[in-house]
Amino acid sequence: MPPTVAVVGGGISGLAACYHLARGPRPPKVLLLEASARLGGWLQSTRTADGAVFEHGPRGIRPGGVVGTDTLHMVSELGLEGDVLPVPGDHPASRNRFLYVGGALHKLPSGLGALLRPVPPFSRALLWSGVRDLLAPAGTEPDESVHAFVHRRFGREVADIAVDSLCRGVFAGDCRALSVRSCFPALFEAERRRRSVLLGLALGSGKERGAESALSRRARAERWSQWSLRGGMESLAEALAAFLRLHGVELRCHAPLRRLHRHPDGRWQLTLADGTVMADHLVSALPAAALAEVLPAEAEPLAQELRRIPAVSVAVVNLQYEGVTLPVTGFGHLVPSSEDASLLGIVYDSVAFPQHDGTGAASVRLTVMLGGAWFGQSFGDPAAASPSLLLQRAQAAVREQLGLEPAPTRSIIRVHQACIPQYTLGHWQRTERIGRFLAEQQLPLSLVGASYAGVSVNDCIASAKAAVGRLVGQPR
Ligand SMILES: Cc1cc2nc3c(=O)[nH]c(=O)nc-3n(C[C@H](O)[C@H](O)[C@H](O)COP(=O)(O)OP(=O)(O)OC[C@H]3O[C@@H](n4cnc5c(N)ncnc54)[C@H](O)[C@@H]3O)c2cc1C
Ligand SMILES: C=Cc1c2[nH]c(c1C)Cc1[nH]c(c(CCC(=O)O)c1C)Cc1[nH]c(c(C)c1CCC(=O)O)Cc1[nH]c(c(C)c1C=C)C2
Repeated sequence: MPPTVAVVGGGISGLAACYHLARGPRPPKVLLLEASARLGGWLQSTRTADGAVFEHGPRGIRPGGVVGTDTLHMVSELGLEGDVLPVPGDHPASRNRFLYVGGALHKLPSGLGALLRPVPPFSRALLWSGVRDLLAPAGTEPDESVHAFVHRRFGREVADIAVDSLCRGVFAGDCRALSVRSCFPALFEAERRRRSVLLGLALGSGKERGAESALSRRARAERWSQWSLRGGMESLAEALAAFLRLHGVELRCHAPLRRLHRHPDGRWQLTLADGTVMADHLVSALPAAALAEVLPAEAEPLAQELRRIPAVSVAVVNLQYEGVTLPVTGFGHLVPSSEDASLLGIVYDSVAFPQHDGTGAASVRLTVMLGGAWFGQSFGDPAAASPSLLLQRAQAAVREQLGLEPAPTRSIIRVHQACIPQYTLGHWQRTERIGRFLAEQQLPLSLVGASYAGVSVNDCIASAKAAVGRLVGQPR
Protein backbone atom coordinates (compact mmCIF):
# COMPACT_ATOMS: atom_id res chain seq x y z
CA MET A 1 0.00 0.00 0.00
CA PRO A 2 1.39 3.44 -0.89
CA PRO A 3 1.71 5.84 2.08
CA THR A 4 -1.03 8.41 2.65
CA VAL A 5 -0.21 12.11 2.50
CA ALA A 6 -2.87 14.48 3.81
CA VAL A 7 -2.62 18.04 2.48
CA VAL A 8 -4.55 20.51 4.63
CA GLY A 9 -5.69 23.83 3.12
CA GLY A 10 -7.01 24.09 -0.44
CA GLY A 11 -5.51 27.45 -1.42
CA ILE A 12 -2.95 27.68 -4.23
CA SER A 13 -0.23 26.28 -1.91
CA GLY A 14 -2.22 23.15 -1.00
CA LEU A 15 -3.34 22.59 -4.60
CA ALA A 16 0.25 22.97 -5.86
CA ALA A 17 1.50 20.52 -3.21
CA CYS A 18 -1.07 17.94 -4.40
CA TYR A 19 -0.08 18.61 -8.03
CA HIS A 20 3.60 17.88 -7.33
CA LEU A 21 2.74 14.81 -5.22
CA ALA A 22 0.40 13.41 -7.88
CA ARG A 23 2.73 13.80 -10.86
CA GLY A 24 5.67 11.91 -9.32
CA PRO A 25 6.70 8.44 -10.58
CA ARG A 26 5.31 6.56 -7.53
CA PRO A 27 2.65 8.88 -6.17
CA PRO A 28 1.38 8.34 -2.61
CA LYS A 29 -2.33 8.32 -1.84
CA VAL A 30 -3.14 12.03 -1.59
CA LEU A 31 -6.07 13.55 0.29
CA LEU A 32 -6.76 17.32 0.25
CA LEU A 33 -8.82 18.76 3.11
CA GLU A 34 -10.31 22.25 2.74
CA ALA A 35 -12.43 23.91 5.42
CA SER A 36 -14.56 26.10 3.14
CA ALA A 37 -17.00 25.25 0.36
CA ARG A 38 -14.52 26.01 -2.43
CA LEU A 39 -10.90 25.50 -3.48
CA GLY A 40 -8.47 28.32 -4.31
CA GLY A 41 -8.17 30.26 -1.03
CA TRP A 42 -7.50 33.92 -1.92
CA LEU A 43 -7.72 33.18 -5.67
CA GLN A 44 -11.26 34.50 -6.07
CA SER A 45 -12.76 35.75 -9.34
CA THR A 46 -16.36 36.83 -10.00
CA ARG A 47 -17.52 36.24 -13.58
CA THR A 48 -20.62 38.20 -14.55
CA ALA A 49 -23.27 37.28 -17.14
CA ASP A 50 -21.95 39.98 -19.52
CA GLY A 51 -18.48 38.38 -19.52
CA ALA A 52 -16.70 40.71 -17.09
CA VAL A 53 -14.23 39.28 -14.58
CA PHE A 54 -13.58 40.90 -11.18
CA GLU A 55 -10.61 39.77 -9.13
CA HIS A 56 -10.96 39.84 -5.34
CA GLY A 57 -7.49 38.45 -4.68
CA PRO A 58 -4.39 38.21 -6.87
CA ARG A 59 -4.80 39.73 -10.34
CA GLY A 60 -1.38 39.33 -11.93
CA ILE A 61 1.51 36.88 -11.71
CA ARG A 62 5.10 37.77 -12.55
CA PRO A 63 6.67 35.51 -15.21
CA GLY A 64 10.33 36.13 -14.31
CA GLY A 65 12.92 34.25 -12.28
CA VAL A 66 12.97 30.58 -11.34
CA VAL A 67 9.62 30.74 -9.58
CA GLY A 68 7.86 32.60 -12.41
CA THR A 69 9.24 30.16 -15.00
CA ASP A 70 8.15 27.16 -12.94
CA THR A 71 4.61 28.52 -12.58
CA LEU A 72 4.35 28.99 -16.37
CA HIS A 73 5.55 25.38 -16.80
CA MET A 74 2.73 24.20 -14.55
CA VAL A 75 0.26 26.40 -16.43
CA SER A 76 1.39 24.73 -19.69
CA GLU A 77 1.02 21.24 -18.21
CA LEU A 78 -2.48 22.13 -17.09
CA GLY A 79 -3.34 23.02 -20.71
CA LEU A 80 -4.00 26.68 -19.95
CA GLU A 81 -1.60 28.25 -22.54
CA GLY A 82 -4.51 29.42 -24.71
CA ASP A 83 -6.09 31.20 -21.74
CA VAL A 84 -3.05 33.21 -20.67
CA LEU A 85 -3.46 37.00 -20.91
CA PRO A 86 0.02 38.54 -21.02
CA VAL A 87 0.97 42.14 -20.31
CA PRO A 88 3.97 42.77 -22.62
CA GLY A 89 6.89 44.98 -21.59
CA ASP A 90 5.91 47.90 -23.83
CA HIS A 91 2.31 48.02 -22.52
CA PRO A 92 1.31 51.06 -20.42
CA ALA A 93 0.41 48.72 -17.52
CA SER A 94 4.03 47.53 -17.55
CA ARG A 95 5.62 50.94 -17.96
CA ASN A 96 3.48 53.22 -15.82
CA ARG A 97 2.89 53.05 -12.08
CA PHE A 98 1.83 56.06 -10.07
CA LEU A 99 2.05 57.45 -6.55
CA TYR A 100 -0.64 59.70 -5.12
CA VAL A 101 1.27 62.28 -3.07
CA GLY A 102 0.34 65.83 -2.04
CA GLY A 103 -3.09 65.49 -3.64
CA ALA A 104 -1.73 64.62 -7.13
CA LEU A 105 -0.75 61.58 -9.18
CA HIS A 106 2.97 61.24 -10.03
CA LYS A 107 4.35 58.69 -12.47
CA LEU A 108 7.08 56.63 -10.83
CA PRO A 109 10.35 57.84 -12.30
CA SER A 110 12.02 55.82 -15.05
CA GLY A 111 14.83 56.55 -17.52
CA LEU A 112 17.91 58.76 -17.37
CA GLY A 113 16.02 62.06 -17.02
CA ALA A 114 14.59 61.03 -13.65
CA LEU A 115 18.05 60.03 -12.51
CA LEU A 116 19.63 63.41 -13.27
CA ARG A 117 16.97 65.94 -12.21
CA PRO A 118 14.38 66.04 -9.43
CA VAL A 119 11.08 64.44 -10.48
CA PRO A 120 8.10 65.06 -8.17
CA PRO A 121 7.18 63.76 -5.62
CA PHE A 122 10.94 63.47 -4.97
CA SER A 123 12.77 66.71 -4.15
CA ARG A 124 16.22 65.52 -5.28
CA ALA A 125 17.50 63.72 -8.37
CA LEU A 126 17.54 59.98 -7.68
CA LEU A 127 21.20 59.95 -8.74
CA TRP A 128 22.06 61.18 -5.22
CA SER A 129 20.28 58.22 -3.65
CA GLY A 130 22.29 55.94 -5.95
CA VAL A 131 25.57 57.64 -5.04
CA ARG A 132 24.70 57.31 -1.34
CA ASP A 133 24.13 53.56 -1.80
CA LEU A 134 27.47 53.16 -3.60
CA LEU A 135 29.35 54.95 -0.80
CA ALA A 136 27.53 53.83 2.37
CA PRO A 137 29.19 51.09 4.45
CA ALA A 138 27.49 47.68 4.57
CA GLY A 139 25.09 47.04 7.45
CA THR A 140 26.09 44.61 10.16
CA GLU A 141 22.71 43.77 11.75
CA PRO A 142 21.29 40.28 11.10
CA ASP A 143 17.97 41.94 10.22
CA GLU A 144 16.54 45.43 9.89
CA SER A 145 13.16 46.97 9.12
CA VAL A 146 12.62 47.69 5.41
CA HIS A 147 12.35 51.40 6.23
CA ALA A 148 15.58 51.53 8.27
CA PHE A 149 17.47 49.62 5.57
CA VAL A 150 16.31 51.86 2.70
CA HIS A 151 16.76 55.04 4.76
CA ARG A 152 20.36 54.01 5.56
CA ARG A 153 21.21 53.14 1.96
CA PHE A 154 19.10 55.53 -0.16
CA GLY A 155 17.94 58.32 2.15
CA ARG A 156 14.77 59.33 3.97
CA GLU A 157 12.64 60.40 1.00
CA VAL A 158 13.02 57.09 -0.87
CA ALA A 159 12.15 55.25 2.37
CA ASP A 160 9.21 57.47 3.36
CA ILE A 161 7.57 57.67 -0.06
CA ALA A 162 8.68 54.95 -2.49
CA VAL A 163 9.34 52.05 -0.14
CA ASP A 164 6.50 52.87 2.22
CA SER A 165 4.18 52.62 -0.83
CA LEU A 166 5.86 49.47 -2.19
CA CYS A 167 5.31 47.62 1.10
CA ARG A 168 1.67 48.67 1.04
CA GLY A 169 1.34 47.48 -2.60
CA VAL A 170 2.77 44.01 -1.93
CA PHE A 171 2.27 43.22 1.79
CA ALA A 172 -0.45 45.76 2.67
CA GLY A 173 2.06 46.31 5.44
CA ASP A 174 4.06 48.93 7.32
CA CYS A 175 7.68 49.18 6.13
CA ARG A 176 8.67 50.24 9.66
CA ALA A 177 7.60 46.82 11.02
CA LEU A 178 8.44 44.55 8.06
CA SER A 179 11.80 42.75 7.81
CA VAL A 180 14.05 43.53 4.85
CA ARG A 181 15.77 40.16 5.18
CA SER A 182 12.50 38.24 4.78
CA CYS A 183 10.41 40.59 2.60
CA PHE A 184 13.12 41.61 0.13
CA PRO A 185 15.86 38.95 0.44
CA ALA A 186 17.43 40.02 -2.89
CA LEU A 187 18.12 43.54 -1.53
CA PHE A 188 19.44 42.23 1.79
CA GLU A 189 21.75 39.72 0.09
CA ALA A 190 22.93 42.25 -2.52
CA GLU A 191 24.22 44.50 0.27
CA ARG A 192 25.86 41.60 2.09
CA ARG A 193 27.56 40.33 -1.09
CA ARG A 194 28.73 43.60 -2.66
CA ARG A 195 28.35 46.22 0.11
CA SER A 196 26.08 48.24 -2.23
CA VAL A 197 22.52 47.19 -3.09
CA LEU A 198 22.76 48.60 -6.64
CA LEU A 199 26.10 46.90 -7.29
CA GLY A 200 24.86 43.63 -5.78
CA LEU A 201 21.73 43.67 -7.94
CA ALA A 202 23.67 44.63 -11.09
CA LEU A 203 26.30 41.93 -10.57
CA GLY A 204 23.83 39.36 -9.18
CA SER A 205 23.78 35.94 -10.81
CA GLY A 206 20.35 36.35 -12.49
CA LYS A 207 21.13 33.31 -14.66
CA GLU A 208 19.06 30.73 -12.79
CA ARG A 209 15.99 29.53 -14.60
CA GLY A 210 13.18 27.16 -13.69
CA ALA A 211 11.60 24.48 -15.88
CA GLU A 212 11.37 26.13 -19.30
CA SER A 213 8.29 25.90 -21.53
CA ALA A 214 7.22 27.54 -24.79
CA LEU A 215 5.20 29.89 -22.60
CA SER A 216 8.17 31.01 -20.46
CA ARG A 217 10.29 31.53 -23.60
CA ARG A 218 7.51 33.67 -25.08
CA ALA A 219 7.21 35.61 -21.82
CA ARG A 220 10.93 36.40 -21.96
CA ALA A 221 10.91 37.34 -25.65
CA GLU A 222 7.92 39.67 -25.18
CA ARG A 223 9.21 40.95 -21.80
CA TRP A 224 5.90 40.28 -20.01
CA SER A 225 5.63 42.13 -16.72
CA GLN A 226 2.73 39.95 -15.55
CA TRP A 227 -0.01 37.65 -16.79
CA SER A 228 -3.54 36.58 -15.90
CA LEU A 229 -6.04 34.05 -17.25
CA ARG A 230 -9.11 34.59 -19.42
CA GLY A 231 -11.44 33.31 -16.70
CA GLY A 232 -9.53 35.10 -13.94
CA MET A 233 -7.04 33.79 -11.40
CA GLU A 234 -9.56 31.36 -9.96
CA SER A 235 -9.27 29.37 -13.21
CA LEU A 236 -5.79 28.33 -12.07
CA ALA A 237 -7.30 26.70 -8.97
CA GLU A 238 -10.07 25.13 -11.08
CA ALA A 239 -7.58 23.68 -13.58
CA LEU A 240 -5.45 22.28 -10.75
CA ALA A 241 -8.52 20.69 -9.14
CA ALA A 242 -9.50 19.07 -12.49
CA PHE A 243 -5.93 17.73 -12.93
CA LEU A 244 -5.92 16.34 -9.38
CA ARG A 245 -9.29 14.57 -9.76
CA LEU A 246 -7.99 12.97 -12.95
CA HIS A 247 -4.90 11.76 -11.07
CA GLY A 248 -6.86 10.13 -8.25
CA VAL A 249 -6.38 12.79 -5.57
CA GLU A 250 -9.32 12.91 -3.16
CA LEU A 251 -10.49 16.53 -2.80
CA ARG A 252 -12.72 17.25 0.19
CA CYS A 253 -14.33 20.65 0.81
CA HIS A 254 -16.34 21.43 3.99
CA ALA A 255 -13.60 19.46 5.80
CA PRO A 256 -12.01 21.70 8.45
CA LEU A 257 -9.15 20.12 10.37
CA ARG A 258 -10.09 20.47 14.05
CA ARG A 259 -7.28 18.64 15.86
CA LEU A 260 -4.07 16.72 15.19
CA HIS A 261 -2.76 13.80 17.28
CA ARG A 262 0.31 11.66 16.89
CA HIS A 263 -0.84 8.00 16.94
CA PRO A 264 1.48 5.58 18.83
CA ASP A 265 2.46 4.04 15.44
CA GLY A 266 3.87 7.46 14.36
CA ARG A 267 1.08 8.35 11.95
CA TRP A 268 -1.09 11.47 12.27
CA GLN A 269 -4.68 11.18 13.34
CA LEU A 270 -6.66 14.08 11.91
CA THR A 271 -9.91 14.98 13.64
CA LEU A 272 -12.45 16.47 11.23
CA ALA A 273 -16.03 17.60 11.88
CA ASP A 274 -17.40 14.19 10.86
CA GLY A 275 -14.76 11.67 11.92
CA THR A 276 -11.05 10.96 11.78
CA VAL A 277 -8.51 10.26 9.06
CA MET A 278 -5.05 8.64 9.39
CA ALA A 279 -2.04 9.89 7.41
CA ASP A 280 1.64 8.95 7.24
CA HIS A 281 2.64 12.51 6.40
CA LEU A 282 0.93 15.86 6.68
CA VAL A 283 1.51 18.85 4.42
CA SER A 284 0.11 21.96 6.10
CA ALA A 285 -0.88 24.64 3.59
CA LEU A 286 -2.76 26.53 6.31
CA PRO A 287 -1.99 30.05 7.49
CA ALA A 288 0.49 29.76 10.41
CA ALA A 289 -2.07 30.83 13.04
CA ALA A 290 -4.61 28.25 11.82
CA LEU A 291 -2.05 25.45 12.09
CA ALA A 292 -1.15 26.59 15.63
CA GLU A 293 -4.78 26.02 16.66
CA VAL A 294 -4.85 22.32 15.71
CA LEU A 295 -1.41 21.12 16.87
CA PRO A 296 -1.19 18.63 19.76
CA ALA A 297 -0.07 19.85 23.20
CA GLU A 298 3.42 18.35 22.80
CA ALA A 299 4.01 20.68 19.83
CA GLU A 300 3.28 23.83 21.89
CA PRO A 301 6.76 25.36 21.23
CA LEU A 302 5.98 25.12 17.50
CA ALA A 303 2.49 26.58 18.01
CA GLN A 304 4.00 29.54 19.87
CA GLU A 305 6.35 30.36 16.98
CA LEU A 306 3.51 30.03 14.47
CA ARG A 307 1.32 32.45 16.47
CA ARG A 308 4.09 35.05 16.17
CA ILE A 309 3.56 35.25 12.37
CA PRO A 310 0.71 37.78 12.10
CA ALA A 311 -1.41 38.63 9.07
CA VAL A 312 -3.28 41.80 8.08
CA SER A 313 -6.78 42.27 6.69
CA VAL A 314 -7.58 44.04 3.42
CA ALA A 315 -10.90 45.38 2.11
CA VAL A 316 -11.09 44.86 -1.64
CA VAL A 317 -13.67 47.02 -3.43
CA ASN A 318 -14.23 46.29 -7.13
CA LEU A 319 -15.89 49.11 -9.04
CA GLN A 320 -17.14 49.39 -12.61
CA TYR A 321 -17.83 52.75 -14.25
CA GLU A 322 -19.41 53.49 -17.60
CA GLY A 323 -18.79 56.48 -19.86
CA VAL A 324 -15.70 57.70 -17.98
CA THR A 325 -12.04 58.08 -18.91
CA LEU A 326 -9.10 57.64 -16.56
CA PRO A 327 -6.85 60.71 -16.26
CA VAL A 328 -3.75 58.50 -16.61
CA THR A 329 -3.06 55.06 -18.02
CA GLY A 330 -0.99 52.44 -16.22
CA PHE A 331 -1.11 49.56 -13.71
CA GLY A 332 -2.48 51.67 -10.90
CA HIS A 333 -1.40 53.96 -8.10
CA LEU A 334 -0.25 53.53 -4.53
CA VAL A 335 -0.80 55.94 -1.67
CA PRO A 336 1.97 56.30 0.94
CA SER A 337 0.83 55.99 4.57
CA SER A 338 1.71 59.66 5.23
CA GLU A 339 -0.87 60.73 2.61
CA ASP A 340 -3.75 58.49 3.75
CA ALA A 341 -3.02 55.46 5.92
CA SER A 342 -6.41 53.77 5.32
CA LEU A 343 -6.28 53.81 1.49
CA LEU A 344 -3.54 51.49 0.15
CA GLY A 345 -3.98 52.05 -3.57
CA ILE A 346 -6.11 51.62 -6.67
CA VAL A 347 -5.54 49.13 -9.49
CA TYR A 348 -6.70 50.20 -12.97
CA ASP A 349 -7.80 46.68 -13.96
CA SER A 350 -9.17 47.69 -17.38
CA VAL A 351 -5.76 48.92 -18.50
CA ALA A 352 -3.82 45.69 -17.87
CA PHE A 353 -6.66 43.29 -18.69
CA PRO A 354 -9.31 44.88 -20.98
CA GLN A 355 -10.31 41.30 -21.90
CA HIS A 356 -12.00 41.17 -18.48
CA ASP A 357 -14.22 44.19 -19.20
CA GLY A 358 -17.02 42.04 -20.67
CA THR A 359 -19.31 42.79 -23.56
CA GLY A 360 -21.38 45.56 -21.95
CA ALA A 361 -20.97 49.27 -22.62
CA ALA A 362 -17.37 50.56 -22.65
CA SER A 363 -16.42 50.38 -19.02
CA VAL A 364 -13.58 51.11 -16.64
CA ARG A 365 -12.92 48.53 -13.90
CA LEU A 366 -10.99 49.57 -10.81
CA THR A 367 -10.05 47.82 -7.57
CA VAL A 368 -9.65 49.94 -4.45
CA MET A 369 -7.66 48.30 -1.65
CA LEU A 370 -8.10 49.54 1.91
CA GLY A 371 -6.87 48.77 5.41
CA GLY A 372 -3.92 46.39 5.63
CA ALA A 373 -1.73 47.13 8.66
CA TRP A 374 -3.94 50.21 9.27
CA PHE A 375 -7.28 48.32 9.14
CA GLY A 376 -8.04 48.49 12.88
CA GLN A 377 -7.28 52.20 13.29
CA SER A 378 -9.20 53.07 10.12
CA PHE A 379 -12.24 50.78 10.12
CA GLY A 380 -12.23 48.87 13.43
CA ASP A 381 -12.71 45.10 13.72
CA PRO A 382 -12.53 43.58 10.20
CA ALA A 383 -15.19 41.01 11.19
CA ALA A 384 -17.64 43.85 11.81
CA ALA A 385 -16.54 46.42 9.19
CA SER A 386 -19.48 48.04 7.41
CA PRO A 387 -19.56 47.29 3.65
CA SER A 388 -21.41 50.55 2.93
CA LEU A 389 -18.73 52.57 4.75
CA LEU A 390 -16.01 50.79 2.78
CA LEU A 391 -17.87 51.45 -0.47
CA GLN A 392 -18.24 55.14 0.41
CA ARG A 393 -14.50 55.42 1.21
CA ALA A 394 -13.60 53.67 -2.05
CA GLN A 395 -15.91 55.87 -4.16
CA ALA A 396 -14.61 59.02 -2.46
CA ALA A 397 -11.01 57.98 -3.21
CA VAL A 398 -11.84 57.37 -6.88
CA ARG A 399 -13.51 60.80 -7.03
CA GLU A 400 -10.66 62.66 -5.32
CA GLN A 401 -7.68 60.81 -6.73
CA LEU A 402 -8.90 59.96 -10.26
CA GLY A 403 -11.59 62.62 -10.76
CA LEU A 404 -14.32 60.11 -11.68
CA GLU A 405 -17.54 61.79 -10.54
CA PRO A 406 -20.38 59.44 -11.58
CA ALA A 407 -21.56 56.63 -9.33
CA PRO A 408 -20.21 53.18 -10.30
CA THR A 409 -22.59 50.93 -12.22
CA ARG A 410 -21.38 47.86 -10.32
CA SER A 411 -19.59 47.36 -7.00
CA ILE A 412 -18.44 44.30 -5.06
CA ILE A 413 -17.09 44.65 -1.52
CA ARG A 414 -15.07 41.94 0.22
CA VAL A 415 -13.27 42.10 3.55
CA HIS A 416 -10.46 39.54 3.56
CA GLN A 417 -9.54 38.84 7.17
CA ALA A 418 -5.89 38.09 7.97
CA CYS A 419 -5.18 37.60 4.26
CA ILE A 420 -1.53 38.74 3.94
CA PRO A 421 1.08 37.38 6.37
CA GLN A 422 3.54 39.94 7.72
CA TYR A 423 7.20 39.00 7.88
CA THR A 424 8.11 41.30 10.74
CA LEU A 425 11.59 41.91 12.13
CA GLY A 426 13.19 38.58 13.14
CA HIS A 427 10.94 36.45 10.88
CA TRP A 428 14.04 34.56 9.67
CA GLN A 429 14.76 33.44 13.26
CA ARG A 430 11.19 32.27 13.72
CA THR A 431 11.30 30.15 10.55
CA GLU A 432 14.70 28.74 11.58
CA ARG A 433 13.37 27.76 15.00
CA ILE A 434 10.32 26.18 13.34
CA GLY A 435 12.58 24.15 11.01
CA ARG A 436 14.75 23.04 13.94
CA PHE A 437 11.73 21.90 15.96
CA LEU A 438 10.40 19.82 13.05
CA ALA A 439 13.82 18.21 12.50
CA GLU A 440 14.56 17.51 16.18
CA GLN A 441 11.11 16.03 16.83
CA GLN A 442 11.23 14.17 13.49
CA LEU A 443 7.65 15.23 12.83
CA PRO A 444 6.21 13.94 9.54
CA LEU A 445 5.02 17.47 8.81
CA SER A 446 5.85 19.88 5.94
CA LEU A 447 4.90 23.55 6.10
CA VAL A 448 4.05 25.35 2.88
CA GLY A 449 2.18 28.54 2.02
CA ALA A 450 2.32 32.30 2.25
CA SER A 451 3.17 32.41 5.98
CA TYR A 452 6.81 31.47 5.59
CA ALA A 453 8.92 32.35 2.55
CA GLY A 454 7.11 34.66 0.13
CA VAL A 455 3.51 35.77 -0.28
CA SER A 456 3.25 35.88 -4.08
CA VAL A 457 1.37 33.15 -5.94
CA ASN A 458 4.72 32.13 -7.49
CA ASP A 459 6.35 31.85 -4.05
CA CYS A 460 3.45 29.75 -2.71
CA ILE A 461 3.71 27.33 -5.64
CA ALA A 462 7.51 27.20 -5.24
CA SER A 463 7.24 26.44 -1.50
CA ALA A 464 4.89 23.55 -2.27
CA LYS A 465 7.20 22.18 -4.97
CA ALA A 466 10.26 22.37 -2.69
CA ALA A 467 8.47 20.68 0.23
CA VAL A 468 7.27 17.81 -1.98
CA GLY A 469 10.80 17.48 -3.41
CA ARG A 470 12.20 17.09 0.12
CA LEU A 471 9.46 14.62 1.04
CA VAL A 472 9.87 12.30 -1.91
CA GLY A 473 13.64 12.82 -1.95
CA GLN A 474 13.91 14.20 -5.45
CA PRO A 475 14.66 17.61 -6.87
CA ARG A 476 11.51 18.64 -8.77
C1 LIG B 1 -6.14 41.09 -1.93
C2 LIG B 1 -4.92 40.29 -2.32
C3 LIG B 1 -4.25 40.60 -3.49
C4 LIG B 1 -3.14 39.84 -3.87
N1 LIG B 1 -2.50 40.13 -5.05
C5 LIG B 1 -1.52 39.33 -5.50
C6 LIG B 1 -0.98 39.51 -6.80
O1 LIG B 1 -1.40 40.38 -7.55
N2 LIG B 1 0.01 38.66 -7.21
C7 LIG B 1 0.48 37.66 -6.41
O2 LIG B 1 1.38 36.92 -6.84
N3 LIG B 1 -0.03 37.45 -5.17
C8 LIG B 1 -1.03 38.25 -4.70
N4 LIG B 1 -1.57 38.02 -3.47
C9 LIG B 1 -0.99 36.99 -2.58
C10 LIG B 1 -1.48 35.57 -2.87
O3 LIG B 1 -2.73 35.59 -3.51
C11 LIG B 1 -1.61 34.78 -1.56
O4 LIG B 1 -0.44 34.93 -0.76
C12 LIG B 1 -1.81 33.30 -1.85
O5 LIG B 1 -2.97 33.12 -2.63
C13 LIG B 1 -1.90 32.51 -0.54
O6 LIG B 1 -2.16 31.16 -0.84
P1 LIG B 1 -2.10 30.01 0.27
O7 LIG B 1 -2.58 28.77 -0.37
O8 LIG B 1 -0.76 29.98 0.91
O9 LIG B 1 -3.10 30.48 1.41
P2 LIG B 1 -4.68 30.66 1.38
O10 LIG B 1 -5.14 31.15 0.08
O11 LIG B 1 -4.98 31.45 2.62
O12 LIG B 1 -5.23 29.16 1.57
C14 LIG B 1 -5.34 28.53 2.82
C15 LIG B 1 -6.57 27.63 2.79
O13 LIG B 1 -6.66 26.93 4.02
C16 LIG B 1 -8.02 26.81 4.39
N5 LIG B 1 -8.10 26.53 5.82
C17 LIG B 1 -7.91 27.37 6.87
N6 LIG B 1 -8.05 26.70 8.05
C18 LIG B 1 -8.32 25.41 7.73
C19 LIG B 1 -8.53 24.22 8.49
N7 LIG B 1 -8.50 24.22 9.82
N8 LIG B 1 -8.76 23.05 7.82
C20 LIG B 1 -8.77 23.01 6.47
N9 LIG B 1 -8.59 24.11 5.70
C21 LIG B 1 -8.35 25.29 6.32
C22 LIG B 1 -8.61 28.15 3.97
O14 LIG B 1 -10.02 28.06 3.84
C23 LIG B 1 -7.89 28.40 2.65
O15 LIG B 1 -8.61 27.90 1.55
C24 LIG B 1 -2.70 38.76 -3.05
C25 LIG B 1 -3.38 38.44 -1.87
C26 LIG B 1 -4.49 39.18 -1.51
C27 LIG B 1 -5.23 38.81 -0.26
C1 LIG C 1 -2.63 48.28 -2.73
C2 LIG C 1 -2.56 47.05 -2.23
C3 LIG C 1 -2.11 45.86 -2.93
C4 LIG C 1 -2.05 45.68 -4.34
N1 LIG C 1 -1.57 44.45 -4.59
C5 LIG C 1 -1.31 43.79 -3.42
C6 LIG C 1 -1.65 44.68 -2.36
C7 LIG C 1 -1.51 44.38 -0.90
C8 LIG C 1 -0.75 42.43 -3.25
C9 LIG C 1 0.37 42.08 -4.18
N2 LIG C 1 0.73 42.78 -5.31
C10 LIG C 1 1.77 42.12 -5.90
C11 LIG C 1 2.06 40.95 -5.15
C12 LIG C 1 3.06 39.89 -5.54
C13 LIG C 1 4.48 40.29 -5.33
C14 LIG C 1 5.44 39.46 -6.16
O1 LIG C 1 6.54 39.24 -5.66
O2 LIG C 1 5.14 39.03 -7.27
C15 LIG C 1 1.21 40.95 -4.07
C16 LIG C 1 1.13 39.95 -2.94
C17 LIG C 1 2.45 42.58 -7.13
C18 LIG C 1 2.86 44.01 -7.07
N3 LIG C 1 1.98 45.04 -7.10
C19 LIG C 1 2.67 46.24 -7.07
C20 LIG C 1 4.06 45.93 -7.02
C21 LIG C 1 5.15 46.95 -7.01
C22 LIG C 1 4.18 44.54 -7.00
C23 LIG C 1 5.48 43.76 -6.94
C24 LIG C 1 5.80 43.04 -8.19
C25 LIG C 1 5.92 43.87 -9.41
O3 LIG C 1 6.77 44.77 -9.46
O4 LIG C 1 5.11 43.65 -10.33
C26 LIG C 1 2.12 47.61 -7.09
C27 LIG C 1 0.68 47.77 -6.77
N4 LIG C 1 -0.07 46.88 -6.10
C28 LIG C 1 -1.33 47.37 -5.98
C29 LIG C 1 -1.38 48.65 -6.60
C30 LIG C 1 -2.57 49.57 -6.64
C31 LIG C 1 -0.13 48.90 -7.09
C32 LIG C 1 0.22 50.12 -7.82
C33 LIG C 1 1.19 50.50 -8.51
C34 LIG C 1 -2.44 46.66 -5.36
